[in-house]
Amino acid sequence: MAERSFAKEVEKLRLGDGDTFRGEGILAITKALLENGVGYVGGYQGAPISHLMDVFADAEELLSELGVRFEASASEATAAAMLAASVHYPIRGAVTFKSTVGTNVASDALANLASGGVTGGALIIVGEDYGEGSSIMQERSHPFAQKSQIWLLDPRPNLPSIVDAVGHGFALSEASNTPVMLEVRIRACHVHGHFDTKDNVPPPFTVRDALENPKRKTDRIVLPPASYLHEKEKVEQRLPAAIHYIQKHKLNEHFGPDQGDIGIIMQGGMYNNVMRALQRMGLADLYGDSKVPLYVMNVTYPLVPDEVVDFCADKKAVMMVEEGQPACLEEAVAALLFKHKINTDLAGKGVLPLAGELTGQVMLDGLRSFITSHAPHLATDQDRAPNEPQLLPQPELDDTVPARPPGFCTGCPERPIFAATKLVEEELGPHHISSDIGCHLFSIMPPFEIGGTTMGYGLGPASSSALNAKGARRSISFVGDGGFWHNGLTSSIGNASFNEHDGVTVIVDNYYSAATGGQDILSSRANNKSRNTNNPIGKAVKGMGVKWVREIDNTYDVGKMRETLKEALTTDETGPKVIVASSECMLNRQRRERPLKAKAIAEGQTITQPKFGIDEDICTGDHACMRLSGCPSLTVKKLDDPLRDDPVAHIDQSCVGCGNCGEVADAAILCPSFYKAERIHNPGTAHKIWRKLSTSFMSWLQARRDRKSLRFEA
Ligand SMILES: O=C(O)C(=O)Cc1c[nH]c2ccccc12
Repeated sequence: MAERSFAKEVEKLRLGDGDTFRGEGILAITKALLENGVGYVGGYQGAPISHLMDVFADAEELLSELGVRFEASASEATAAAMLAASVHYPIRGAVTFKSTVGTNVASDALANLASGGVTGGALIIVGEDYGEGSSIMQERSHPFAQKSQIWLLDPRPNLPSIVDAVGHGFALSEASNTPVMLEVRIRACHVHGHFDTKDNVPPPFTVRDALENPKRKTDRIVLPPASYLHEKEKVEQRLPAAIHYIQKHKLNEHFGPDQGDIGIIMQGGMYNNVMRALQRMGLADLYGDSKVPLYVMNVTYPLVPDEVVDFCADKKAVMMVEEGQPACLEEAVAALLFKHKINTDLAGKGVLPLAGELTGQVMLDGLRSFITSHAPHLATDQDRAPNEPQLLPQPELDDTVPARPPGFCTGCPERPIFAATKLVEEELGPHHISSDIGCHLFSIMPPFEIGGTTMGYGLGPASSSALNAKGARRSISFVGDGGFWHNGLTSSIGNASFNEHDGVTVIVDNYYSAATGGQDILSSRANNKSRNTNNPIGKAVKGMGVKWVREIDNTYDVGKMRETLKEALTTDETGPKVIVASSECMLNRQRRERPLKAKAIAEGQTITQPKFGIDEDICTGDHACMRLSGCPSLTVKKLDDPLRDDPVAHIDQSCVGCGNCGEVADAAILCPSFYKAERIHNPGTAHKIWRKLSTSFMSWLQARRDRKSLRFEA
């Protein structure tokens, strides 16, 4: 089981009629699914929707009471394919993943699903990881929805709106036989608020009912001639049905006065920031009362042409507030205005940046520019006639605030793998190195600076596939255990085996899908009650036909890591060389062990905690140890010694005693200044006697040295 329990959150899923849910947006979605009779849920974890997956994984009891099937899918492709259960059966299903990366992976199944269409409501909850704080390439989910004709909901970021979007999402999907995407951005997932809950509704038709009454309809399967009919059906039946539903149920909203010279159209997800900007310009109050007409698209695909045209027709200018590029909505609105011969000015990209998140200041600047140029009578005096720019410009944050790129945690078992790689490169020269997605990607950062590309989850070794030439220096590829099970086994290892690729692959196995929140995977060492774990990666690799496989069960052994890697790079054996390097993720290990240790200490048990330190008298201050470590607990310390200018290395209190610094120093034959100490909680009698003896022996030694040393007396 993942090392953090979500039992408290699971309790919130049991709230019913008359109760109030308080908490985060993403958890509100989880509850809304249960209130709307969902029959099955799946997904692949990733920021910002991991919470939905983690909470459902811990809600086994409640889900089985309700008759809801839950899966932690092997990948987003698996999750999207799971929605096949809603093709023939009237079952509501929901899957979730991070977008756009997850949507990329899922797109095969999504396109097939959207072609045949659905009977039961099919909801795809995409966590739009865009803008500040995102960990992925900056793209939009919008074109995915358009290209497969999947409706796209983008509700206002508050809990009641998000919860309504879940209910309407299912109903819209059923009314138009089309899957529906529910887009939630990072901030929407984490927004806090409350909503009035309803009783959970067990699915009226369960997956069990489907299994007992199997159905098939050839015309729903993507094969000619049905596939041609699907496309016609999409435009002739499903699209009009969707537009009808959206209009009838008023999914898009109007705020502010009925009429005005100007108006603002926005994606629902932009509403909070638009309101904040309007408040700052004196054009709205704290309760959302706007002086400017607003048209809020809680559904961003399809557009409802009548609504857009009606909103624009009587205005001199409208502004389209749309985040990211391409400007799908602005172009669609422009086309509608042109077709309907409406002579309204359209602003959007230009006053707003084409790329990047529309954060508070960006939104304010954009709206201010639109309002002062198109409706100066609404602008404040200061906006119409701004003061001279400030004489003292704001300092550039890039220059004044030190960058804090993410890196490996204190005690991370992956650090020594990259230290060993650097040591091998010192000996054998530089190699082409491919990286992958996961914590191990931090190896691209200083002090390691290892890896030239990252092409996708589980695709590290695949991205070395071109780089194979007889007799040439071998490529090295990294892939994590998360990526390995997500896609790596087939797309990377199977591919290398089939093509007899000569490169070296290091599978970084830390027992969890650590980068996405420490979830269990097939090779996790945990005994998970409801999941099949403890399936060794080495066995799977051998099963794919790889003959040269080495397994290292202690990555902190830098010497062994280095020797194994060197052997892989130099052996005469042909075909892929795979090293499975395994040690438990330190974050998860500490999460598990710390509470147990604290309890044992409180109960008076003797507990020994290792810590590492640096002997200041020996350290020369060359910091070579740091260049091979990058451990956050390893820092510098200025000595109070006038004869020593250079700061020495120092290990702070966050050290977890993994021993990597000492190991690295040893493997690199760096220096003997590292020492290991043990902190003993609740020492026993033997410890106390030993301490007395050793302290008096050391005092005697020190006194003897003092007696011998030269003394200057005043
Ligand atoms: O959790 C994150 O930030 C990730 O990027 C992990 C991830 C989850 N699913 C993926 C699919 C493709 C690439 C990365 C991921």
